[in-house]
Amino acid sequence: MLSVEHVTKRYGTFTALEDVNLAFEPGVYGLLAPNGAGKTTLIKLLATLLFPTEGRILWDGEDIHTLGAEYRGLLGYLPQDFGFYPSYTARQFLRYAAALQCLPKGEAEGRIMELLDTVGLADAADKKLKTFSGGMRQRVGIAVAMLTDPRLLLLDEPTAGLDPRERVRFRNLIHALAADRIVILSTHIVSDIETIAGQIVLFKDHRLYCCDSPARICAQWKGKVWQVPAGTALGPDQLVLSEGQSEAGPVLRVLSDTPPAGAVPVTPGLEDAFLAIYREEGRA
Ligand SMILES: Nc1ncnc2c1ncn2[C@@H]1O[C@H](COP(=O)(O)OP(=O)(O)OP(=O)(O)O)[C@@H](O)[C@H]1O
Repeated sequence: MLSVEHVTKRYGTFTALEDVNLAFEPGVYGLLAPNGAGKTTLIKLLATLLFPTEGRILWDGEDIHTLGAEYRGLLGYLPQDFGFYPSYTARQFLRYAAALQCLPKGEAEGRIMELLDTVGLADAADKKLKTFSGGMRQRVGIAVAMLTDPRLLLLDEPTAGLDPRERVRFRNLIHALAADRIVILSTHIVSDIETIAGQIVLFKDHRLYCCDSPARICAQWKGKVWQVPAGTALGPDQLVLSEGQSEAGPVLRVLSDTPPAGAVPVTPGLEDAFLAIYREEGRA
């Protein structure tokens, strides 16, 4: 098990994360917060690329920096800007990554074919990476991170730049990889993790806001989200969360303790919760 105990990370005088406590067990965790909230900082701390300013991170009770290479051997990491060689084929790139990770050659070939198949790239194995779409490249990145069959898989903004079809494929892939390992992925796009993350980790004001299931996070807003026709006059405490379409025309989703005139109650989704939680920041 991975635990984060009272971790604070400062860059000079700027505090990116303050007194964060988390415990991770096998399953999918979505780090969800607006840009600049500290998601990458936490992922880099978990990947041992940064040291906590205060606090500690433990794997099965031992500090990850003390464990060093032993811990890194358990870890698969896909950074936000994953670098690749455009003139390598997917198979060549995975061979290169396997050599860097000291995977025995005989073992590597079988593992590479298995992973290319898992990420849906078996047919493109011998095509150059420069011909790949963003989604295909991300899947190569995930295959690289999975080479050593890690017990902890860290994916930093893995869905950035993917089109809607690629996002669906990505969600299915994560689901398939999550059995029996900890998968932690960061995003600011709610729909990317709503259906695959068992637990959502939210940060606010650089502190942990909550770590809970999507259903429990949404339940906090039950009875407070309403749908009204666009153009409905709203009171000062009735806050527009989002705009949408219904069969009757354009509608608004509104956060309010009391129903606006002509409102129908709606079941809050994670997107509503996200917008409600970050409403003061005006940037969610
Ligand atoms: N090396 C650094 N020096 C100074 N400030 C930094 C450094 N790295 C990050 N920060 C600041 O720390 C805060 C958190 O950054 P971080 O990259 O962890 O956020 P994030 O939630 O991953 O955002 P994004 O989605 O934009 O990547 C930001 O305000 C950022 O400007």
